[in-house]
Amino acid sequence: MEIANAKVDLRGVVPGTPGWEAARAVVTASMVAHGFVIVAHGDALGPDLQHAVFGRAMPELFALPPETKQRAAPDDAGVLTTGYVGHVHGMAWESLRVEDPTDAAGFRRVADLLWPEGNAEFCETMVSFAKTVLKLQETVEVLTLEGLGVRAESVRAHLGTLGYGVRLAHYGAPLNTETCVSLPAHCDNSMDTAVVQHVVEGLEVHLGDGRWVAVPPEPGTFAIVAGDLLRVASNGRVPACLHRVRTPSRRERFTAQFTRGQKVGVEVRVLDDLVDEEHPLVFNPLRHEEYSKWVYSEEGRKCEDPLKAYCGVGKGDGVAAA
Ligand SMILES: O=C(O)CCC(=O)C(=O)O
Ligand SMILES: [Fe+2]
Repeated sequence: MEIANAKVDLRGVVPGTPGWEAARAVVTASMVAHGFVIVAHGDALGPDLQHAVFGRAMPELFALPPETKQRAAPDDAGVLTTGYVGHVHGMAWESLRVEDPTDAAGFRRVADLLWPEGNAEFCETMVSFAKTVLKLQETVEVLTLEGLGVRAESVRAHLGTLGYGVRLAHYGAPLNTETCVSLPAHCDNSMDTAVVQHVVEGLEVHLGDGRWVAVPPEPGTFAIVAGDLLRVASNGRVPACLHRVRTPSRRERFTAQFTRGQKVGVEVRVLDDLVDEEHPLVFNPLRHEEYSKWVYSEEGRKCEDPLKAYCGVGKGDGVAAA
């Protein structure tokens, strides 16, 4: 695959036009083949927004003294949840996770902990960034599910079960100067994640043929990577995308990852429209919060295909891909 075939421009793409059908074909093909697609929308993600986010808000956030950032650390230490996480396990990586980033309250709570007078500009920038990305991310979700043959009302109902969160991340120069990998290969346990890079390269996706391909940090673009929950919802038609961060230029780097996943307490199930004689049920229902814990447990970490081992129909040996 060439990365150009996995790229879709969503400018002016609305339902009912030929542009919509063309975009749906590209998005569905790329998601089914690789579990990722690159989205371009140079208007929505224009230079002003990029500069406000990556040139001002994020550098300002991560330049705060460590003890200040620590004020936004999660209470339940040890689990990567909401709030600030410093340089764990000697990684050159720190991040801040905020739930419901399109609602000003979440960022305001964090800003009030970090800055004596709060930081209205930071909050406004981030909320408008989140709203912009969510709109495009939802468009990709609709295109993917429609493309797989899910009826419009089922797509709407499915989207209604999803919540939203963002992780703002800062990577120092890679500590391993040989591999230049600063985040090892993994699949996200979300429905899908929109990774927004800025200027400095890093995100690499793994293709079925064994190659790692760098997703270029082009302005006005981001990558959608499918997570474990979309693999379930799609009855195994969309694979979870294996990805990592590798920065051969060894520069520091800021990224934002917007994650979609079922709200707490909502079961994740295969969409009914994707089960028929030709496509028998592959996954039993699961709960996101329970699976996320299990996957990092001793048992979960031993499995080559933890999702299959956890909720695969017939379970098998946890190795066969769905
Ligand atoms: O920073 C990136 O480009 C991707 C980060 C990532 O994959 C993650 O945090 O799960
Ligand atoms: Fe990831």
